[in-house]
Amino acid sequence: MDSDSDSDGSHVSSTPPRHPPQPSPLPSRRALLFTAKSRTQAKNTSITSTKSSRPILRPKPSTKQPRKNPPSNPKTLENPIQNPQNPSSLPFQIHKNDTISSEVLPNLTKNASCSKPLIQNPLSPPKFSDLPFQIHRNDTLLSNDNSSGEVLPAGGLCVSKFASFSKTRKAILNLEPAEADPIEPRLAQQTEKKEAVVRKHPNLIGSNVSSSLPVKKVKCVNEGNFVRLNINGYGKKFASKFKRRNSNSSSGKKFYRRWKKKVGVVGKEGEGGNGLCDEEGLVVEVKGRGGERLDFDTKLIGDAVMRVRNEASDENLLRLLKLTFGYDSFRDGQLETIKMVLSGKSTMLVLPTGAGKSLCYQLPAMVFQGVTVVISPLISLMIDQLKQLPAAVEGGLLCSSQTPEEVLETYKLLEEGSIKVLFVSPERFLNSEFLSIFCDTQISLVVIDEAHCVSEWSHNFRPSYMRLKASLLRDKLGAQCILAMTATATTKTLYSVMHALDIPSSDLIQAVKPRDNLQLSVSLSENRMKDLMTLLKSSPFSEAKSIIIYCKFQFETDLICKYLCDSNISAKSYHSGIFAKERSRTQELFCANKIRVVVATVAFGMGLNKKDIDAVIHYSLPESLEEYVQEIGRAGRDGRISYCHLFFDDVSYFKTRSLMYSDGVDEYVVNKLLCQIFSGSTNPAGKICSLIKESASRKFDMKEEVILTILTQLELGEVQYLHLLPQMSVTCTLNFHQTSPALLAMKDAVVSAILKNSVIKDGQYIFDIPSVANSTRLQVNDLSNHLQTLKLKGEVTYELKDQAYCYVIMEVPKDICSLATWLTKWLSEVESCKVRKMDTMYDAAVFAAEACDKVHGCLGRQHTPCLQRKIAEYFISGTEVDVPKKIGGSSPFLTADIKVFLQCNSQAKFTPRAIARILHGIASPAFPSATWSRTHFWGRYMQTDFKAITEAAKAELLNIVGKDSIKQGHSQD
Ligand SMILES: Nc1ncnc2c1ncn2[C@@H]1O[C@H](COP(=O)(O)OP(=O)(O)OP(=O)(O)O)[C@@H](O)[C@H]1O
Repeated sequence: MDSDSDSDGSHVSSTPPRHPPQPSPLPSRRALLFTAKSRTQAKNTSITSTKSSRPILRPKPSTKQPRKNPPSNPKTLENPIQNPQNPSSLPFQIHKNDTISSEVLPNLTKNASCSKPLIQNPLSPPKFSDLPFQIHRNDTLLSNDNSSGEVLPAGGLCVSKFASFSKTRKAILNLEPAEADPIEPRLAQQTEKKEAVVRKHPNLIGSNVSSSLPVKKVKCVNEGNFVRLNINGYGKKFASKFKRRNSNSSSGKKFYRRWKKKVGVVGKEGEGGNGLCDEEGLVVEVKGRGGERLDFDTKLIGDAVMRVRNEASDENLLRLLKLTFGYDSFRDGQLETIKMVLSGKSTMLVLPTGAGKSLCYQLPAMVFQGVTVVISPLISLMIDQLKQLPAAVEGGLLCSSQTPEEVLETYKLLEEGSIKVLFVSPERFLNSEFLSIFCDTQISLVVIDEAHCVSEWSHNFRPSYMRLKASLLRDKLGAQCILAMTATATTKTLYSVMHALDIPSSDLIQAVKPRDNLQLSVSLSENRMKDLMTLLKSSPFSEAKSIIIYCKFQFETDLICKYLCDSNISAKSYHSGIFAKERSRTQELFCANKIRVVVATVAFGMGLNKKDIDAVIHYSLPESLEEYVQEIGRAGRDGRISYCHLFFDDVSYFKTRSLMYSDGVDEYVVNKLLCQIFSGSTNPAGKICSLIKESASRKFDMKEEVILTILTQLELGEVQYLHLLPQMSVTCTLNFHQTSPALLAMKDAVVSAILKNSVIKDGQYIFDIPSVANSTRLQVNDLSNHLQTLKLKGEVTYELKDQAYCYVIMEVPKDICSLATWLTKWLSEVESCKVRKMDTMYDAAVFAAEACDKVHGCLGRQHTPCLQRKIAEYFISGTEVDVPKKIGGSSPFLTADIKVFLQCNSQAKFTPRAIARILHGIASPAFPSATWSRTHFWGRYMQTDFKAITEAAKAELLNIVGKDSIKQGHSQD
């Protein structure tokens, strides 16, 4: 049975360690100095001295203990007064506006209706400074003013806030009045009639919680849910058809049997009749999340949904939760979020990884009459989320790897109303066909998963997420409510996400405190490989059965993996350079505990819901505290004590820090790019332009992602200069086979346009798709269909290449130069923000390893308290550090080295930024590492400030240009 330590803010000492230490027979002197409190903590900790590798206090290898669940402490949740001295026993807090200071959030309106603190403890009002982590509820936290003494009911719900909820809901959902309780009598009947088997869901909190709901049979089968294994929608097609025939009619039964055979549903064959229906309605037995078979009764669930529609009370929601998910209680933040969403309030939800954010849209999706659209950044993540939907919620997926038939099938199911939750990528919003389907389909809720990607100030900014503005979601999709979810966002990031999505600051629900069951340790390492092997051989890591090792570079993952395999540790590496099939195989093996270690880059982990990962080791310093928190959050999702170790060293820090400069741009290059983008501006409106990704990237020495960011900003900024279209391959090479080209052109206007726009090479006609589309006034899709028809007739064969960004110009900027200045400034701020994030991560590691005074519970290499404090400071107060002293301002040899470098490479054309990148060892599209890492100067100035190098290079280039022009002047004389 799984457990969870998030729910009650429980502490390390209340969570059973994976390998409970035996008391040391001869405690070290240091151990004897512990206070009672620190002793409890230390008991659960593997602690070794920084100086010597000899353990001061280390748990003995475990005498295997059965898994215990951390106490889910409903009392503490309900009444914080019971534990007044322990601020962390406070319930979950809802973050109200004021938590974000008014300077940071100047535009966000405050919500008067929620001006009272939700969480208060009249005996001992918590002070921010007292708390190990920020309490996230506005006034409670920052003002320390909780004079009203109002105590929250369980779950921290603000009652007043939802007083008028039921009325609002009725108005929104246009529901019939509540019927007499149809569920209670049935439950009683059912309980009498059948053997009452207590429903035990694998994800229940606490082993002793049981549901009063009876279930019919629980046995184990393979993992997964049949509905969602058919990701292309076929399963749902049958499921929905069957649902519509949900009666005792023989055709319905026949259909069900066929469907069952096809998708592998286990019906209730043995229990009277064919088991399709009983008096409660349809009983379908499906595979639960943990692989066990769960029954759900569609009638009971339907009734529970109706009750929530009529009144979204705690009781009704809990009933629906139990029936659908098998859980006995909501976790912190879930109930509040669900209520906000159901009342139609757009909400920003920040909960740690593994805290159960998905449920906050899954449950409302059942209640809403329209579709819930979930926007996710990765296909693999979407598939995982689809698999994790409860059986009673029908899901669908639209992604680029589907065939056109599969996409059409999904559209059809949507139209039929057979999809409740639809997963899409943000790129889908460029597709007008996709947007048009929502003219007839009501969207009740749009969920933005990993919502920090919306903000350029986040660690994971995605240009395609910029499109997800409230205006688009509300005006174009008609979305009634937006739920933005993330596990990691600083106040600045949150502000920009909420601003873009038009979410008022009052509707922020936040708990950034990392889980208490994670033991964080840090060490500065001179020889990381050696230290890693030592760590893996020593307790508690030697007992860990499931470990992720995060590395910065792909080659490191392969190297370490090989090393581990040679040392008889079963391991596999995982990075984006490995084929997708092999990667998913690795993930499967890891989830099935068939391999012990996955050595991975950042590519691994998103959406990974393996609960029993015992340890996460960072072989390299993460790029930000956000990344660190996200990655350690993979460990201990079952609530048991788990171990997270961070290795760092200066060399790898400098190397990673340098990489933060890969996305920067120079103003005059941006200027040139803008000129090219708008070069087609003489075209009449509506003409399609394209920019081939690879060649533009090389020409402007800009990453493709950066070009896309600029294009997206040109579309979504204050003035809409262009309209982006979906990306496509634009160069077509075509061969004619039957009819001669000239003859065919006489009959076919498209062929005629192709001949006019083509270059003939070796008998092949090479043309640009947008040019032909423009001259025929066809849409690109229609042109593609036409070519396809000619191909089917045997007239032509063709090949497409050159992926390009396609767009239509809406308005030509009046002043390209100032637009270039503005864009460059914006991108350089984004770049500086990334560098500061890296510096803050490094600073936290250095502080823990070298400066921590160890008076607050840190011991040896174990630095859970001080790291958690650093994390809280960073996420809440936005504390960032200055440039570390180790980064030198300049160097006496710099100018001389740049001179020599330029002399040695006089054949190449450089920009100051290109020189600075080479000196920092950063590859770029025009200066790939394959060529330039051979130079003697590659990465030589990693420790020197990047801007200082750029300035020195600029001066030297100007010097050369000056000399050249003087030379030219002399020769002209
Ligand atoms: N109320 C609950 N009671 C018990 N288990 C729950 C509850 N809510 C969610 N869970 C379980 O918690 C696990 C993590 O949930 P989920 O994947 O939604 O987390 P998350 O916050 O989205 O994490 P991440 O940020 O890593 O994606 C799931 O296995 C889910 O079944």
